[in-house]
Amino acid sequence: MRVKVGVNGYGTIGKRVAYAVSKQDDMELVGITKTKPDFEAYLAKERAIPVYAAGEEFLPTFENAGFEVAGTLNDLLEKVDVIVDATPEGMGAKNKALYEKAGVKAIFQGGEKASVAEVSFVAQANYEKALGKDYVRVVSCNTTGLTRTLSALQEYIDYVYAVMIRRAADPNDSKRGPVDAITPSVTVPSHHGPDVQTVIPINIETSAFVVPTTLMHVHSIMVELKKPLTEKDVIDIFENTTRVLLFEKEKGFESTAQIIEFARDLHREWNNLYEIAVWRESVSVKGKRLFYIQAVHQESDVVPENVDAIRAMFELAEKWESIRKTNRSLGILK
Ligand SMILES: NC(=O)C1=CN([C@@H]2O[C@H](COP(=O)(O)OP(=O)(O)OC[C@H]3O[C@@H](n4cnc5c(N)ncnc54)[C@H](OP(=O)(O)O)[C@@H]3O)[C@@H](O)[C@H]2O)C=CC1
Ligand SMILES: O=C(OP(=O)(O)O)[C@H](O)COP(=O)(O)O
Repeated sequence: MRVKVGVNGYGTIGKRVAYAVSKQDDMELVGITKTKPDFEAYLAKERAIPVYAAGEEFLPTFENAGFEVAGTLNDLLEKVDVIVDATPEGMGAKNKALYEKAGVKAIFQGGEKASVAEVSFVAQANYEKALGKDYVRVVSCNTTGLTRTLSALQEYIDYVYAVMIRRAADPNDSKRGPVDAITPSVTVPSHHGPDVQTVIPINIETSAFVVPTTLMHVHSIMVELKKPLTEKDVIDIFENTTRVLLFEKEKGFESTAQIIEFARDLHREWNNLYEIAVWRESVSVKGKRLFYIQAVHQESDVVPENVDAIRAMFELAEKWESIRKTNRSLGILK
């Protein structure tokens, strides 16, 4: 069976998910939506991806530009088995009624509340929970990053305290700031701790700041351990955890700049780093406390999760078969 997939919202996340879907032999990318005929719409068309207007109200903009669309979102919904909603935060919940009416399954992103879906999803942590489900939410980039490493340590965790240093905007976004400020989320916990708990049952508190950078997020994580662990144990666990990579400052990975350069050097599409980057030297155990620092490529870590979520919803593969297949297709290193 090849699952027919549509993508509603062809922005930072949507275009990467569309690309990833097109690389799967058990999925077919049927089309994407755009609100306007900008360069992204023309590029999609050049790449033979059918472009649909995101709603009837957007048709005149395409007509005025002489850009022929394949139809509207409703037409796309008639042709697909599942729609990946990658519209701006909060819009997915509003779109859900359209998906229900059309009788198609839907995947939502981390900007939506957990209540939008039956399951909040990170493949390596709870793939089985999404089996056969109609509505799944892939959690936010930061929540995915936290869940990847913490689920690997789950049996040792008594309590987690984590600080998120978040990028202010994506590289293609010239409208957002801060430009010269650090903006705290003044309520504790930030949404990330409760969001991790929608996927794995651990004790966790988080706080978060936005800083003027576009490349990646960085997390400083402290775990109170309920069972002893050595630094070597933790390194071994991370070395054996899919979609987590260890980077050494000693080898020149001094900051997020070199980590992204590594993704460029791999000739990754859009310099995606699907894996969570843990600094090896940061892994440190002091008595009953474990510390480590990781970086998250916000534009791409959730992309393989969307692909695995589709497989789970259609019961196309068991967990590790899906993860391995997705990893292979996207060149994920382990
Ligand atoms: N960027 C990130 O770092 C991450 C984002 N997320 C989540 O993913 C979701 C999407 O975010 P992101 O990709 O960054 O957002 P973007 O703003 O990059 O893309 C959203 C896209 O939605 C389209 N859109 C706007 N209005 C409508 C509409 N009425 N109907 C259909 N499509 C519309 C826009 O298309 P057009 O160009 O045609 O106007 C735009 O390209 C959010 O929930 C976000 O929280 C999750 C992880 C990381
Ligand atoms: O999901 C994200 O971050 P978050 O986990 O900090 O909410 C993405 O980086 C998008 O964040 P944004 O909605 O601040 O652009």
